[in-house]
Amino acid sequence: MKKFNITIAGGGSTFTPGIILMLLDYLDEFPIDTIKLYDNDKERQQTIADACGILLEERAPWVTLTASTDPAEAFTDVDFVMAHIRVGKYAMREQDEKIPLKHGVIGQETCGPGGIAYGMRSIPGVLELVDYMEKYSPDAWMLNYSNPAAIVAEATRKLRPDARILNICDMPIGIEELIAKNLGLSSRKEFEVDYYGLNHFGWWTDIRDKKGNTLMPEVISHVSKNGYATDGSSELEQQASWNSTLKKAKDIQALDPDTIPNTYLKYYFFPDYEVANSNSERTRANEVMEGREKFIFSECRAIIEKGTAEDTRLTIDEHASYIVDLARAIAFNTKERMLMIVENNGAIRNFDPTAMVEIPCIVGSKGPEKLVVGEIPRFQKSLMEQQAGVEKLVVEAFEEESYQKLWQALILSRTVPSASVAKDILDDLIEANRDYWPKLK
Ligand SMILES: NC(=O)c1ccc[n+]([C@@H]2O[C@H](COP(=O)([O-])OP(=O)(O)OC[C@H]3O[C@@H](n4cnc5c(N)ncnc54)[C@H](O)[C@@H]3O)[C@@H](O)[C@H]2O)c1
Ligand SMILES: O=P(O)(O)OC[C@H]1O[C@H](O[C@H]2[C@H](O)[C@@H](O)[C@@H](O)O[C@@H]2CO)[C@H](O)[C@@H](O)[C@@H]1O
Ligand SMILES: [Mn+2]
Repeated sequence: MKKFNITIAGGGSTFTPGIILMLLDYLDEFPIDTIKLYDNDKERQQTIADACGILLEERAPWVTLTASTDPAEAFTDVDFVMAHIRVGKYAMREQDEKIPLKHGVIGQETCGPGGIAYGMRSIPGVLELVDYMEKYSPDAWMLNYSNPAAIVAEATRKLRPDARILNICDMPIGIEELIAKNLGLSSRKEFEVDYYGLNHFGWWTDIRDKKGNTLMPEVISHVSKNGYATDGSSELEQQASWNSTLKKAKDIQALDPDTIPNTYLKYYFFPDYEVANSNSERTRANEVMEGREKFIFSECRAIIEKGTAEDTRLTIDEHASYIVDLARAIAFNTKERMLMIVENNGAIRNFDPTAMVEIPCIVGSKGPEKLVVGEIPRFQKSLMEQQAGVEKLVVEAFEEESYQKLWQALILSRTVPSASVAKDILDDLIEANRDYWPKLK
């Protein structure tokens, strides 16, 4: 069987060890020859690389692992690029969250002004990765997690229309695992879903068992009372901020009782509640730096010090399983049904054909084939039109280096109350992002 070569772009990411462990788990079905880590922060990546090198030596010594900051070395002769870069790292995420909060507006990684600021940084970073891949491995596929996925997907659609890049999100599958748990099922793979929306902005319209029987009444009954909470034992529920996000889905669900919502819709429907419950001195970026980042890097350093990964607490999760499933779907034409962020092009009949929507697709060796969604209701359609407008304006602002368009994007976001607040936030974001954004005219 062919052995695949994979580049992980953003090799220093907190998610890299999980993806490597997942690749190891699937070696029989998806053989790997080489994993190449690529990052623009040599030191950060090296810690992950050294630890994963020890882990691979113990568990699959025939797999080669390299780490480089040189694009030619990292992108040559590969089949897949799994991308998860964070341009500006957590320090800039903290700014994205704290600057809007200073103005009484939602401070969030991918939603509202924070997501817009992050988008302006991510666009050039991801386009650069696409260009490296096309130069050094033109037949490869890029499987992209880099956020904000909605804006990144619109940017690659518009600015690299022929690129073999597939944009994905782990939020729906994370929620589906919780739904499966509440239904007493072993995993989300025991059911099939209908879902539509934009990234971090969508709704499930059906969940069926493998025989085609709907499970929606039971799911809706649970979500309308408890949101996506389970018995409290899931890893997400152990984190206070995720726990409250999962529970808040109850209030979002009430707005459209026949569907169940993506959790991040809370930022658009309950911004006053979210701002009131935020701490502008300590946001999610601080929690992640003190939590996930500290944990991953201290585990990696422990592996390096001990010279073994035998007792490591590094684990795989659904985030890693989704990207590996996608690679396998393309490599072996598995025709797996997966939610993907793709150009609408008529799948949602009454919606902008050029918008990047998140919908079920059948994924095979030619990439995703979209399933027809049909007509969507006025409520969702109107919300999505406004939000897709935000995402498109950010990409236009980047392309044209336009202050005006970025201001319009902020004004259009449901999270921002007025044009004057939008302007104040924008001026602060420009100052904070001077090393990353193009100079706006
Ligand atoms: N789509 C999804 O549903 C989903 C889910 C989880 C995480 N993510 C995204 O995955 C990414 C990684 O998250 P993380 O928390 O592990 O972040 P992280 O900061 O730990 O890792 C990101 C890495 O990217 C590197 N990097 C930054 N700019 C780069 C560039 N231009 N070229 C190469 N490398 C670059 C950084 O040095 C860092 O090592 C983020 O974009 C995050 O938002 C997406
Ligand atoms: O605040 P963070 O960095 O913990 O999470 C932000 C990301 O949230 C989503 O990913 C979750 C996912 O929903 C959950 O099931 C589990 O796998 O953890 C993930 C990351 O913590 C979202 O989809 C991402 O786009 C965000 O970056
Ligand atoms: Mn996501």
